This record gives sequence, structure tokens and C-alpha cells, in this order.
Amino acid sequence: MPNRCIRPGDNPDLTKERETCTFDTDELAANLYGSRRNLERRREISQKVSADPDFADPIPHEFLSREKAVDATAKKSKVIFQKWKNLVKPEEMPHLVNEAVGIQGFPLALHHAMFLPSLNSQADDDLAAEILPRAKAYEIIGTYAQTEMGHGTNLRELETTATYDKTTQEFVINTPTRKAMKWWPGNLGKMSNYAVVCCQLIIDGKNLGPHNFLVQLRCEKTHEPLPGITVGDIGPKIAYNTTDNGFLALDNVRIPRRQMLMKHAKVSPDGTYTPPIHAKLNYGAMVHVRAHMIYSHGHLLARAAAVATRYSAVRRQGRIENGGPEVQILDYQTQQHRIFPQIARAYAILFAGQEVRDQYAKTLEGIANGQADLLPDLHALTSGLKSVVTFMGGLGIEQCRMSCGGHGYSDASGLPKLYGVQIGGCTYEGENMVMLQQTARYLMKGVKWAEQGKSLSPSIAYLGKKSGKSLIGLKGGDITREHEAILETLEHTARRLAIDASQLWEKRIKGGECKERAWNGVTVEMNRASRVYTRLFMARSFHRRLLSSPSSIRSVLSDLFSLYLHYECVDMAQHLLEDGHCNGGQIQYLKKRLYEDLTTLRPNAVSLVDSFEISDRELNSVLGRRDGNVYEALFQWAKQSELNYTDVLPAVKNYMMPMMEENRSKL
Ligand SMILES: CCCCCCCC/C=C\CCCCCCCCCCC/C=C/C(=O)SCCNC(=O)CCNC(=O)[C@H](O)C(C)(C)COP(=O)(O)OP(=O)(O)OC[C@H]1O[C@@H](n2cnc3c(N)ncnc32)[C@H](O)[C@@H]1OP(=O)(O)O
Ligand SMILES: Cc1cc2nc3c(=O)[nH]c(=O)nc-3n(C[C@H](O)[C@H](O)[C@H](O)COP(=O)(O)OP(=O)(O)OC[C@H]3O[C@@H](n4cnc5c(N)ncnc54)[C@H](O)[C@@H]3O)c2cc1C
Repeated sequence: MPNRCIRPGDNPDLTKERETCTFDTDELAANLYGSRRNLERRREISQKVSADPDFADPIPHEFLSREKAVDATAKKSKVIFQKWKNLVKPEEMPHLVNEAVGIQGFPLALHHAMFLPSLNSQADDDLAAEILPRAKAYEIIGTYAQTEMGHGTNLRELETTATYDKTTQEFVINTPTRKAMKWWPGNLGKMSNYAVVCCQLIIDGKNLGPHNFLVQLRCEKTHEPLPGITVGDIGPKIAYNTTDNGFLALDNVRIPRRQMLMKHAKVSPDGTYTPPIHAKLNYGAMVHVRAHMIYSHGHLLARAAAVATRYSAVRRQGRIENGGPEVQILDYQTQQHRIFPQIARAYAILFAGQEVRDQYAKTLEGIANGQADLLPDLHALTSGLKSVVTFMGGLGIEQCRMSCGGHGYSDASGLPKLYGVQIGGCTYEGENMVMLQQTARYLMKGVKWAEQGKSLSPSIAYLGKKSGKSLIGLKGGDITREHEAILETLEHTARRLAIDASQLWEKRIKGGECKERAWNGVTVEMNRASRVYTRLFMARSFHRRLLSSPSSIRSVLSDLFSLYLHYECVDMAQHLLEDGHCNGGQIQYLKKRLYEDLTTLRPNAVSLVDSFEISDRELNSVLGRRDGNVYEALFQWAKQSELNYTDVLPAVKNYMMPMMEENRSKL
């Protein structure tokens, strides 16, 4: 069943790979994106963006200064949100942005990712009616300003204050110290004229904790900062350099009472405070991004896997057998072991990302009806997924980069930028070590509920089950039963780690430590339990997807799932062995199966990444291009370097030539 990416003029090695494909690549892509129609729309958008002269890049962004890159990005954003706005559905917008602008951010990123979601879910009806239509029409641009120079994680200690003044019915927003300046918010520096600002709410001298307020930062006509406001860009970063992450200081800036986001927590004109139905509803914008970033991080890993796989099929280096031809580097077992697990993990993350987005939508529905009971489960899951997926993705992209040898180090590969953008996810929306502890808190409750025989939500139902003996390697050749045996072993391991961490914690408390200090003494184990809980969720989610997939792609998905499970288990072998649930022989069996999987997947590797359906423009990689014609493209790319505008650079004329001349004349 040949892959439909084949076209005349392509690199013959890639064509051969695609001709030997055993599944329908369109069918898998349609499954990944939800339907044939969605797949067609995806292609349509890619083609139309490529054909739109307003999106044409005279030279690649890699060769632009930061200011010019920001300019180009802003120009394209205007085109998207004016010309294209009514041509795409909201759910198609991220793809359009990726295609047209790229992944380093754009002026309206935080407007969409956090400003609109905060207003949607936290502004009361009056404020929403006034501000949302303007924000949705891009009459104003907003961001979400929470993190300060001195505090990002520990929100309870944020220093920015919003003090209620009953006499004028206003809040006075103030930055009391240098380190209280807001620092990091995306698009705060130069683009936004409004922000949702997170401040400690102070009423009658009492601190009621972090709450969100809508603050105008710049004049709508001139875009100059308003009186009392100091705002700017924090400077260059590893990546996201077309995003103006910013700083902000507010010097006793007054805003009307109704600009507090009061859908959940409220302050009445006389200063009476009404708390929300759940104490953390003010943190909703973070949960929103955490729930959505899983999928987008899956896509970043998918890109890297696509680049590394295609390039490895095109690149020939060395011989496996003496006298044989130089081989495609994809034939080396080590190369397959580096790259194929990244393909499997990318699919796993994308599937989990789709499930968690659905779970988020259900939770929001509940909250809208006054029920926040699904929130703790969602918070635990999104915190765990956010941490595991960003770390896995970072390692994976870096493996893909290294697997491309020297060319992987060049920006031409697209991989260094991809890594820079992706790795930010380990830090933003809650640093990973911190968020894993949020998951662990929930697991510790789950362990207690299970002991008490209480009912458990689906994501922690495994805590209430009993372990049998591990059947890995003992269930014969039936792949379905093998998958189940491995999932049961993962369940056992996740349960065992959670119970062990809980017991370690209790032991320290019984030994005389307070709960919090005892917690700090067991957080490495707590975070291990959280990671395995999350990895179990991902494996279960992949399994659900496999079981519901059409027969035309079931076999290749099953092969991929086998590789995924075998790789994850070998990677977590320490946990499987630690309590003797598995023995050394079983780990050896898993390794043997993993090496078999590499051979099984080899003929379909290129086609599996083709099914990610990432256009050349979106991939932005000379090495990963669909046609595989990388060498000519590498030369054309390098010729655009500004160092090549002249044959003799001023730096050479001014310093190196005189130095050489001087040295010659000394002889
Ligand atoms: C025309 C068409 C229009 C459509 C257009 C669409 C266009 C779309 C285009 C593109 C899309 C956008 C593109 C996206 C690009 C995005 C790029 C990336 C953006 C990156 C942005 C980054 C932003 C940020 O980083 S914002 C700052 C984030 N900061 C943090 O995350 C701080 C981390 N800290 C915390 O969250 C908390 O402080 C804490 C959790 C660490 C601890 O909090 P604390 O108050 O101390 O609470 P604690 O005592 O520990 O816990 C008390 C209980 O509360 C529970 N809990 C804590 N947090 C939450 C929560 N969020 N939700 C629910 N429950 C929570 C906690 O578990 C405790 O529970 P328990 O029962 O008591 O155990
Ligand atoms: C690319 C990018 C975009 C961002 N965009 C935004 C934005 O739009 N809006 C916004 O408000 N913020 C934004 N941020 C800020 C981001 O949310 C914070 O950097 C993040 O929450 C971490 O906080 P921190 O920097 O204060 O780290 P710190 O809290 O100082 O953490 C430093 C280290 O200390 C350790 N640590 C801290 N607390 C604990 C703990 N309780 N237990 C164990 N270890 C701990 C961790 O190892 C951590 O890595 C962005 C950051 C980045 C990198």
C-alpha cells in the first residue's frame, strides 16, 4: 500500500521507503486529526498559506535580526487576523499560525493562550460583556501577567498588591519592590495594551491571596505606556525570540472595582469579599494552557521525529557489511533505537493530549454549572502530563538532533530552534518538579481513599486494585494479551510507587517531622510516583486509541504501541525490578522484544512520520523536507547567510587583513 507522499523528482531512497509502506498513510493521518475532512482542511490551509504572497519570506527567519523577525511576525499576524480570520474555524487557527508564522511566538499568542481564556472563565457578566467583544475583535491586545522577578512558583508570595479603596470603589495596583516587577509574561513588553494582572487582594489590611485584575497598560491611540506604568522587553532568550516577554511595574495605578475578574470570587462596593466555589478557580488560565500544551508539545516532538527519520533515510554513511554499499543511516540499530521511540512517544503524547483536552472541556462545563468536582482530577493529570511530556519531548528532540550528526547542529535542520522552543515548556506553566508534586498530593489522597474503600476517579482507579504476579513474557505469542500484561505491570508499578512514597512520608511524620518538612524529605520518591502515574495514563490512552482504530491501521498502530510499551518498560526497568515484581529475565525479554520492534517498524518508519502530515513550510527544516533533496537545499540555505553578501567582509578588511599584512612585513 504505497504512501501518497510519493512524487516524481524525490530522493530515490525516500521513494523506496514510501513504496514499501504497509498501511494507508492518509487513514492514519485522518485518525490522528479526527477525520478525513479535518485532514483535507489541514492540507488546504497548508497549501493556501504557501500560495499567499503576504506570508512569503524573502529570506529565512534564521538570518534576520530579532527586531526584523518581530516585525515580520507582526506583519503576518495582522494578515492572519484580518484576511484569514473568517476563512478558518477557531480550532484550525493553531495550525494556520504554525504554518504562516512559525513556532517562536507572535504578538497575539498570549492574547489567545491566556488573556481570552481568563476573561472567558473568570470575568463576571458585566466586564465580559464590555471587554470580550473588543478583545475578540482585536481592538485591544492582552496578556497574562502573573510571574514576578522574585516569585514564579510560589504564588502565595507574589508581591504586587491590589488594595481596595472603598471611598472611590477602586483598586490601587502597586509594585512595592524591584523584585515585585512582573517579569516574563509573553507579549507584555511591546505588543499588549491590556493585561490580566495577578495581585494579592488586600481589603481592610487583610491579604485575601492572589486574584486577577484587568489593567490597561498603554494608551489605545498612541500605544504609549499610561502614567504609573513602566513596561518593556526582557531581552533575548534561548528561543521564542519573536515573542516580547516583558517586564511591568505599576506605581499605585487605580482601576475601577469592576475590573477585578469577579465571576468566582467577588468584592462588593462596600468591600465585602465572597470566596469562589473552589479556592483555585483563579488559577484557571494556567490549567487551560496546561491542558492544551500537551497536544502542541506532541506536535513539536513529531516534527523532530519527522526530520530525523526522513534525513536518516536519505543520508548514507558507512557500511554494515564489508564490500556492501554505503547504507542509509536508518539501517543502524542504534539510529533506530534513538529515533523510533520518539515517533511512538509523539503519537502517544498526541493521543493523550486529545483526551486531556476533552476532559478539560467537561470540567469547564461542570464549573459553568457550579460544580468544580472534576477539577482536582484534571489538575493532577494536567500537572503530571505537563511535566512528563515536556521533559520527554526535550530529551526526544535532542536525540533527534544528535541523530542528524553535524547537520543537526545547524539551524538549517530546524532542530536547535525546535529544542529551544520546546524546552521552555519544562519551566512555564509551573516548573516541572513543582507540578509533579501537585500530582503527588492527589495520589497521596488517592492512596488513603483506596485504603478506605472509597470510589476513585478513572485516572486513579488502579490505586484500588490488587496486584497479581507480572505476566510479562509468560503470555505466549498473543500480542493483545502481551499488551494487557504490560499495562497491568505498569499499573502495579504506579500503585506500588505511590504507596511506598505515602509510607515513607508517614514514617517521617511518625518520626517527629512536621508534615511539610517530611514531604520535602520524600519529594524525589513522590515525583517518581507522579511520573509513573502519568506514563500509565499515556499508555492507557494509546491503548484506548488502538482498540478504537479502524482495521486498516490497526496493525501498524499495534506495532507502534508494542514498541512504545517495550521502550517505556525498559526505560523504567529500575522501578519494575525494585520490588521483585519483575525479574531480570523479564527485562531481558522486554529488551529482546524492543529490538524486534525496531526491525518490524523499519519499513514503515518514513510513512509513520509522513502521517503526521506536517508541510515543508511548517517543518522549516532543510533536512526534513518531504522530497529528501537535502544537499542542494543545504547549499541554497547557506548562501543566504548575511556573511555571504560580500566575498570580503569588513571584519576581514579592517582587522584580519591588516594583521596578516603586518605579520608578513615583519618577516
Ligand atoms: C478568529 C478565530 C479565533 C481563534 C484564534 C485561536 C488562535 C489560537 C492560536 C494560537 C493559540 C495560542 C498559541 C499558544 C502559544 C502558547 C505559547 C506558550 C505560552 C506560554 C505561556 C506561559 C505562561 C505562564 O507561565 S503563566 C505563569 C504560570 N505559573 C505557574 O504555573 C505557577 C506555578 N505555581 C502554581 O501553580 C501554584 O502556586 C502551586 C500549584 C505551585 C501551589 O499553589 P498554592 O496556592 O501554594 O497551593 P497549594 O497549597 O500547593 O495547593 C492548595 C490546593 O490547591 C490545589 N491547586 C493548586 N493549583 C491548582 C489549580 N491550578 N487548579 C486546581 N487546584 C489547584 C492543590 O492541588 C491543593 O489541593 P489539595 O486538595 O489541598 O491538595
Ligand atoms: C518561555 C517562558 C514563557 C513564560 N511566559 C509567562 C507568561 O506569559 N506569564 C507569566 O506570568 N509567566 C510566564 N513565564 C514564567 C514562568 O511561569 C515561571 O518562570 C515558572 O512558573 C517558574 O517560576 P520561577 O521562574 O520563579 O522559578 P522558581 O520558582 O524560582 O524555581 C527555580 C527552581 O527552584 C526549584 N523549586 C522552586 N520551588 C520548588 C518547590 N516547591 N519544590 C521543589 N523545587 C522547587 C525548581 O527546581 C525550579 O527549577 C514564562 C517563562 C518562560 C521560560
